Amino acid sequence: MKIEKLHKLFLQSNGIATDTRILKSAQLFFALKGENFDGNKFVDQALEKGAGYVVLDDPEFLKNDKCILVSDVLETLQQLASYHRKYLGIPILAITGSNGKTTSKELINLVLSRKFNTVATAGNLNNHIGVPLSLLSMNSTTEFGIIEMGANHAKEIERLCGIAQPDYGYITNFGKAHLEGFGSIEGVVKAKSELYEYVKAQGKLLFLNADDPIQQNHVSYKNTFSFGTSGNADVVVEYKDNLQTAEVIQQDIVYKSTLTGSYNSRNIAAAICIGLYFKIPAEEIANAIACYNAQNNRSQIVKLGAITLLMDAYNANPTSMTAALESFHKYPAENKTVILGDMFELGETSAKEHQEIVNLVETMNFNRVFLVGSNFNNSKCQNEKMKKFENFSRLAEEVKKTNFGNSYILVKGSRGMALERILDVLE
Ligand SMILES: CC(=O)N[C@H]1[C@@H](OP(=O)(O)OP(=O)(O)OC[C@H]2O[C@@H](n3ccc(=O)[nH]c3=O)[C@H](O)[C@@H]2O)O[C@H](CO)[C@@H](O)[C@@H]1O[C@H](C)C(=O)N[C@@H](C)C(=O)N[C@H](CCC(=O)N[C@@H](CCC[C@@H](N)C(=O)O)C(=O)O)C(=O)O
Ligand SMILES: Nc1ncnc2c1ncn2[C@@H]1O[C@H](COP(=O)(O)OP(=O)(O)OP(=O)(O)O)[C@@H](O)[C@H]1O
Ligand SMILES: C[C@@H](N)C(=O)N[C@H](C)C(=O)O
Repeated sequence: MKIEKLHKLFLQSNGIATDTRILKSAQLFFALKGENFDGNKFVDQALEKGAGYVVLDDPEFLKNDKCILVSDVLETLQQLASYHRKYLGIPILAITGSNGKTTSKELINLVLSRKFNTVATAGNLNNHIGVPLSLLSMNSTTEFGIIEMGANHAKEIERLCGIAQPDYGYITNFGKAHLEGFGSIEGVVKAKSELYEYVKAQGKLLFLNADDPIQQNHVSYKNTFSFGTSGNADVVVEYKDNLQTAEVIQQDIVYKSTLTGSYNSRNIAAAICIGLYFKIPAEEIANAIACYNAQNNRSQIVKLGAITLLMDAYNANPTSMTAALESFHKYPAENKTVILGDMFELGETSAKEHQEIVNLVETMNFNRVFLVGSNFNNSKCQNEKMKKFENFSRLAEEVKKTNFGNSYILVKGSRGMALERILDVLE
């Protein structure tokens, strides 16, 4: 079936479904193959649950004229998304980077929604499946799209750009994340920069963090709009890194937030910059930013009696771990504890990166340091305030025995460590 025809069916449908467990009547079901299941096997179930049409790629499961056989379901989903994006013709801003994509996307969405009817990537749906689904969640009432793009190997961002065709691009930062797939920090820079290369090739606009030396490489491109602490930036900002919650000063206006972690001031500044570019009044931008409440254990402040948790356990890599530690080191509090879990997807550099974090923590004067996971457990530490645990249950035993008093606790680790479990132990 031609993509134009499939698009007509999509417009008449109740949207896209990829999972029969949550499929709604009149949706267009795409039978994707994944790590655990072959979606083709759920064609019957999709039809029974009232799917409008079913897109499949295994002829064995063809049932009736509601089944559309294609050569590759995922590719068809991507082609449909790309066609739909062209059909809508609305401006699209793409956001990538090693850290801060989701937080920046949420802040920018809140700001832009003061002026436009926006649709932004839901949660973290940022890959070869998530980006198409995000584009297909936009409709004729959408005035502005904000698309988060994630990657763990080269050429992924280029491919996602081909699908989303962004008019605007912003890279949050270049950090030591997913080194397993990118090979090195140089690999990260090259891969993330695929977004700026795409936008430049189209003659569209880049938003730049003018303080980032890597992003400065793009300043010779004339179509940019930047923020930064020096007078050369289009939007000049001031950061303070010793506050409980991140804030940014711009032209005498203080943009306050509920976000812990001074690194978030860069994410806030990006949202201010983009809001001002689209001529949203500064007070509206400030209100939008102040309204943002982080979810999902990202830069959240959680109070538990006398304990204040700085819950940043959604994910971790050497760059975000360093940023979180440096920020917490300057955090204005007396009694500070750090609970750190292993960082994943670091490939051959894993042992060295964990050791460097331990070395960094040793230069900081925290009252207690608990390290958990096999990587941290194998690291060498001199300081007796540091305790290492092989796994979460060992850590939990120690946490239960500890009287933290009036303590501030930073909790950070990779998703697979699920360190938010510490809440149940402390309660
Ligand atoms: C394909 C899919 O969407 N799978 C999701 C599904 O997984 P599950 O194990 O249940 O199924 P399978 O994938 O094996 O099944 C194939 C299909 O069969 C459907 N099905 C199954 C059973 C059934 O009874 N009925 C059915 O219809 C099923 O729905 C499948 O369509 O559920 C899981 C739990 O909710 C999801 O986790 C899983 O999602 C996969 C992983 C996915 O890629 N989802 C995207 C929409 C997405 O964007 N996910 C993001 C995470 C993105 C991410 O990790 N980003 C990285 C960088 C990108 C790296 C990239 N190279 C990559 O590898 O992804 C980052 O660092 O940010 C998210 O979920 O948050
Ligand atoms: N600008 C930044 N610089 C360095 N680290 C940051 C920055 N912004 C956020 N972080 C760190 O990254 C963590 C994850 O933030 P966020 O979820 O916004 O990033 P992300 O890039 O979307 O990650 P993921 O794709 O894994 O969700 C934060 O909790 C914080 O520790
Ligand atoms: C959750 C996944 N997208 C991710 O960011 N993984 C890193 C390695 C983590 O779990 O911290």
